[in-house]
Amino acid sequence: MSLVTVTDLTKHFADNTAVNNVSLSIDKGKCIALLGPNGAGKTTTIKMLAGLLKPTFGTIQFEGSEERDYRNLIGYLPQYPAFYRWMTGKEYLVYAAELSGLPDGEAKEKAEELLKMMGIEEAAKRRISTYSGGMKQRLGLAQAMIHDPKLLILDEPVSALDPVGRYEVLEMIRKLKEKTTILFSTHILHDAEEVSDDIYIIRNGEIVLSGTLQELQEEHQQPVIVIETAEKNEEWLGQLETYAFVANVASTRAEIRIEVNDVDEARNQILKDILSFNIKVKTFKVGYTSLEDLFIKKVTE
Ligand SMILES: Nc1ncnc2c1ncn2[C@@H]1O[C@H](COP(=O)(O)OP(=O)(O)OP(=O)(O)O)[C@@H](O)[C@H]1O
Repeated sequence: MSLVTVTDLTKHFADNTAVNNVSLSIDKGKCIALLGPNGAGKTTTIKMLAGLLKPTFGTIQFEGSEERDYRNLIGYLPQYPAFYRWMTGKEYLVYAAELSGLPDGEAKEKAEELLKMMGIEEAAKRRISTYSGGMKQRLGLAQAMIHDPKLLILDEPVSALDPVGRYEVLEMIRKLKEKTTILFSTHILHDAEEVSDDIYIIRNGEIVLSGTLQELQEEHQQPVIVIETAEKNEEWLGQLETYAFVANVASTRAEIRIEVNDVDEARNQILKDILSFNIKVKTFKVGYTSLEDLFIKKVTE
């Protein structure tokens, strides 16, 4: 069942269209990734969903209602969260809990529960200024979860982190998936692959592709022949481009990637060419394009 339904969401900044007719559906209990390169419109979309920016037009329905003020039902972690660095982690969470309306005792309990869940209870009494990037983001996640939101919105939660911090925060998001519905943005496909159920790829403010991970993999993967050669043969590369079974050819000095429509025909012809052009082949692999290939194609075409 859809928790949030977004229809034709659009945002203009003067003559710049940051988000253009974005429609998406966030099903209850799912983790949705909004995936796109820099400047694609992720933050603008997220800010509209979080109620921080007014759409130029388009609608956002929360649990079927367009009228409802749902802001107290969402938890939000901005791309650049601002912490009171002089506070301890626990003080900060108690403060956030009280701001969200929890009475004193409950605020402390909730803060302790979340510090534990996020694996930072040992740093609870340390000033935030001493936290690593990954710990700060986990504290940010705890703050966003303090009032048990129905939807957790995270703007690039791992982009600024080193590999360890990234792993820690992705693990936490995986844990939070069991408790609530999540929408997060990222420009890195791997993050989306790690934790999301549904992916929306956004480019120049528009959704260019969407689906479950499995759907995207099954529907869009294409056979590819990858050949490593001792040297590049321009004449043969030119000939390859003329074959009807070839969808795309990309080559570096040592490697040729040939996306094909008919893998048997392609293999037979290419093997013949290798003999007739006397190509010195080091490796010859037949496989499928990856989600990474699809993502790069969609954000660059
Ligand atoms: N307040 C604003 N005024 C004018 N233009 C804006 C404003 N905010 C965003 N934009 C423009 O809207 C477009 C989308 O920006 P947005 O920040 O939503 O992208 P993003 O996908 O979040 O990028 P990043 O990954 O770099 O954060 C960009 O061209 C940006 O310059």
